[in-house]
Amino acid sequence: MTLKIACLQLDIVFGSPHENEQVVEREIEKIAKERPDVIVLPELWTTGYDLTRLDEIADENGERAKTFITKLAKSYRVHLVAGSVAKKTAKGVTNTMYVVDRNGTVVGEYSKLHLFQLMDEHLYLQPGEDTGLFTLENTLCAGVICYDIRFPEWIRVHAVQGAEVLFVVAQWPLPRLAHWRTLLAARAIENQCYVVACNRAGSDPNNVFAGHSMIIDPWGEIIAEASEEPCALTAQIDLQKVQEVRARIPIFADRRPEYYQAAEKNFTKSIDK
Ligand SMILES: NC(=O)CCC(=O)C(=O)O
Repeated sequence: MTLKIACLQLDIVFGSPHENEQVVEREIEKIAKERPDVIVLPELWTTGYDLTRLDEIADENGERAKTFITKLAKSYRVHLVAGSVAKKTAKGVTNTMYVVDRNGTVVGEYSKLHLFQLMDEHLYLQPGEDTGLFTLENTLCAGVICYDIRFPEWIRVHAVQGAEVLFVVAQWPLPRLAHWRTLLAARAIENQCYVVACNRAGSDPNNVFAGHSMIIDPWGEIIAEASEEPCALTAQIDLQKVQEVRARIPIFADRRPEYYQAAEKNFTKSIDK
């Protein structure tokens, strides 16, 4: 099976959900003419990193975002991996991804597990608690958010469950572009899965962002890569390739998780002494 993917590498208006919704609506309408199966948005696409105003601009239980993306998914008959939004909950604000299928059903919700201190997330956000697994077109997929890609053990949890496509939504700054490219390729190679990574373009008062959204195949080949400018990055992915790579080098059968756990425990004990 093949899927046509489009990553909307947008510039995001700082702290303005209404203006960002207008941009997203316009860009989805444009790209929908190319009949993609899946459209991907960046991290915190409604508010940007306007964390000090979250009280005012965060989305109450994500209802506004869910209503908005559900309507678009149904109108254009497209699956939406709808980046993430600041979701206001009783426990605080989370950085939450929603996935909606082309019938308008919310099929996935994931809140960023690892909070990025360098951008003050730990001061304003609460971490999630669940995995990012969801199914689209009978294919198990995983969604993670930006800094999460620095935690291979977290991505591995999803791959071991059988995820074949890893969606990464991000606001990754330009000074660490080399890390972004290397980490994404590594996550694709070690998990033998497609990586579809949608970053933002442009800048906010504190950061210039890298763009360079990427689509990488399970062998680690870059199928498509954007520049730093706002754009729609599209590519077709062939899921058969996941099975081919996994059959050629059967890393999931060759893993020895019992040894990793034992070694980690023993190491912890030895440093406790
Ligand atoms: N928004 C983020 O999580 C940024 C992560 C990042 O920049 C990094 O270097 O990691």
